[in-house]
Amino acid sequence: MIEVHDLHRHFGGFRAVDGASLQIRTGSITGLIGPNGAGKSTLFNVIAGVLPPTSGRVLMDGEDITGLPPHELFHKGLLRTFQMAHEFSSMSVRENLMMVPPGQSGESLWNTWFGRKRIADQERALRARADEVLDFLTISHVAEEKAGNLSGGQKKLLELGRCMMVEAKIVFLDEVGAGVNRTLLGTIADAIIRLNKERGYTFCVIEHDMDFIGKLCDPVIVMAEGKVLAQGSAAHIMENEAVIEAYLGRGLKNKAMVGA
Ligand SMILES: Nc1ncnc2c1ncn2[C@@H]1O[C@H](COP(=O)(O)OP(=O)(O)OP(=O)(O)O)[C@@H](O)[C@H]1O
Repeated sequence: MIEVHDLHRHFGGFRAVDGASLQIRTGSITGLIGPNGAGKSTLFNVIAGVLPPTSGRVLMDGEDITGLPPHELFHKGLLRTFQMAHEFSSMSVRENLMMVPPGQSGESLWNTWFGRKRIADQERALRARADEVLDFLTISHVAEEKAGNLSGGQKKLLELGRCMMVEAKIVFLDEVGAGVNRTLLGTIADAIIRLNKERGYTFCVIEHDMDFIGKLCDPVIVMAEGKVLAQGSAAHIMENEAVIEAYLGRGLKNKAMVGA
């Protein structure tokens, strides 16, 4: 469980996150929605150690993880993906996956000189794991392809795949569906649901596509102006007056919120 208590992140005098408190229940796929500029990505960045908070606390299973750097959170099983995929474009898709696991024995000089067999064994295991991940994500056919040549949606799947190479507990997905075609979006949604149900991953998902959120997420948390405005099931949220006002009141276009 992730608990966020009265979190603030200011940029100069601007309060991007302005006293947000929320919980992400273990085992859930929690949606995080809100109009542009509501503070969603900033909140993710603070939870995932990319930005320090101005004030407030973040707990993971009761442990204070406020301000821990991303690599420490990574070792605790907390991962964050970005709106823009971060692949190594000149490496193959499989190699991108094989890069991920931390603490590879190939890293130390001792192992380089004396542990050749161990390294070879480890590489074989990594390769097998990468192939399993590619199979799970239904992108085995692009294993040898340079990651830079993948479509936007395939890159998003690769990001999910990187999360699967480690024993992630909780994954923060930032606009995993942005710019992705419907078919791949369905594949991404299925992968998230299967990872959640079959492997026990908890997810927190920022997404503007309400069909995607409605299919995947319970509960849905709505942010506006740096604060939590509402939370509940997707159906409940879409009927909430304050939420409709936050999206439409200031003329912000968001057809998805009104089901168009
Ligand atoms: N590094 C920064 N310096 C100054 N202002 C920032 C910085 N990062 C974000 N902001 C501002 O904080 C506000 C919240 O931004 P944030 O990206 O968290 O919103 P968001 O809800 O994720 O929006 P979107 O849905 O458009 O991605 C915005 O007004 C943004 O311009």
